[in-house]
Amino acid sequence: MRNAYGVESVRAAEREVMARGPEGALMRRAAAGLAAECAQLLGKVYGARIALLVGSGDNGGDALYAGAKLAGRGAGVTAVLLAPERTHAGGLAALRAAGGTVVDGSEDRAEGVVARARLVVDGIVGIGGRGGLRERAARLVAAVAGDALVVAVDVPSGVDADTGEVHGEAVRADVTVTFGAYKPGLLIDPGREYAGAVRLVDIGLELASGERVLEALQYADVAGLLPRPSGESDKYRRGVVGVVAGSARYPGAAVLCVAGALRGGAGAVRYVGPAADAVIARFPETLVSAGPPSKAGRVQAWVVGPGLGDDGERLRDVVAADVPVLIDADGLRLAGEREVRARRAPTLLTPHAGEAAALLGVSREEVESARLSAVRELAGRYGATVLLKGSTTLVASGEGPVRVNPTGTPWLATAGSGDVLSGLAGSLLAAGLDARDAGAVGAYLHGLAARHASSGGPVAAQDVADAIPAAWRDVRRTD
Ligand SMILES: NC(=O)C1=CN([C@@H]2O[C@H](COP(=O)(O)OP(=O)(O)OC[C@H]3O[C@@H](n4cnc5c(N)ncnc54)[C@H](OP(=O)(O)O)[C@@H]3O)[C@@H](O)[C@H]2O)[C@@H](O)CC1
Ligand SMILES: Nc1ncnc2c1ncn2[C@@H]1O[C@H](COP(=O)(O)OP(=O)(O)O)[C@@H](O)[C@H]1O
Ligand SMILES: [K+]
Repeated sequence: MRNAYGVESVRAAEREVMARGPEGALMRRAAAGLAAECAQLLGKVYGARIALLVGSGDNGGDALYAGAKLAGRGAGVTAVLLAPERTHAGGLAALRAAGGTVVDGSEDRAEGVVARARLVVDGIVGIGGRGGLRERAARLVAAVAGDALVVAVDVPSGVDADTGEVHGEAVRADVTVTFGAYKPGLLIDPGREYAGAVRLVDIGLELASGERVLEALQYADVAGLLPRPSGESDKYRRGVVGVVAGSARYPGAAVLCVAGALRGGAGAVRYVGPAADAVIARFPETLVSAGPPSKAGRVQAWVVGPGLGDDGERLRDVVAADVPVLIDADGLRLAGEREVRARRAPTLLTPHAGEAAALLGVSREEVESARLSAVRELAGRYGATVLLKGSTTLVASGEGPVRVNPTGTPWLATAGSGDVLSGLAGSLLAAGLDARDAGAVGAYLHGLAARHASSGGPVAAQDVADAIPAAWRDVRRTD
């Protein structure tokens, strides 16, 4: 599991270490890790032109000490000071002693220094930052050459470390070197996008895992959660997933949802709805029935919604069932908050940003710019587990850390791929995973399957479904 911790926890852990250790030890470790990463990126340090953007806090101190190390190895290092009178004194002295030079960020030549640098180190602001870049910093960042390497210290300046929100301008880094722990803002868009590749430097902070606010499953975690049939398994013990999806107008949604469900580990897939002919033509192994879902026979979990249109009757029939239910797409529009809250069995809602926005009564942009608060808000309102789809898919339940999906590719943004995901996650629910695990494992496999199917090129939703078994085998190989 990859865990991320909020700023308050990181600060508390820092205080503990500082109370025990010598003054400045943490910053020295941080700067050593930062310098090593910069050196590796540069390849050849000697003679390299480096600009340090240095703000008023310890983030600037890290940049200055790392700059001193690089200057000691023969790099041409210039610190551009954004608040000259409040610059970290020890760091500044170290840089000067190592032969580095200093300019005031308000001087005209400062922009030229930045523009000529091959490597720019962003030490403007770290976990102490609030809001986007201020004007002078934004002007200097805009001067960075297109082919320069940008390394952010701890957090890209302008990105909210706790949430990944960006209010105004922020630094776009190739690499972010973060200290002591991952911060949520480095793993959730839009912040994740600004952070580039994230490197964690261990500086000896001890964080209790109970304090994590965000977690990302890794291969081994997923392998441990995947259902696996045993000698005694039969199709009923493995779980039957019921799919209520599709309409005369949108039969394809039913086919894609069933395609995902068949690869999700349940023993059988039952389809109820008007697209039965299309489903059977493509997947003859599906058990189809007409009539209300509640009369369809044994089902351990339902998926309801993709391509459903306005069929509120079947939706309500499913929501009344006393087994886990995944609600997606049209189902989200039709399901009332009160009905969902009243359910006793687990509910998993899987909106994309537009659907989440409609449920919350805000704009799509608001959801996309504040994904963490949107997913938490929805989970709270509905008393359900919510999987918010998109570039960084999040899964939140009422309690416990939010999960962020580390797999996936923008090629997944293709019509119908969400239907495959809902079938897949519903199948995992039927196989016995709880709603959080079914959502997170479903998103993980779905993303990995898309990468398999894509190999860097376009994919169709059907390709993603077809690649799920390969993704599954990949994960199990690490078992
Ligand atoms: N925790 C740890 O374990 C370790 C932490 N370490 C390092 O310390 C960093 C935290 O340092 P920190 O607390 O000094 O805060 P920091 O982020 O440098 O900035 C605060 C200053 O910035 C200013 N400011 C605010 N917003 C701004 C904006 N939008 N644009 C511009 N300026 C803005 C604000 O000043 P203001 O002008 O508002 O008075 C405030 O004084 C951390 O990220 C890591 O790098 C490591 O050395 C070792 C271990
Ligand atoms: N930029 C992106 N990067 C990674 N995954 C994405 C991106 N955009 C969308 N996705 C994923 O693609 C799928 C699209 O689902 P959805 O929006 O429901 O589409 P549809 O309704 O056409 O099936 C979701 O799994 C979502 O997480
Ligand atoms: K920074």
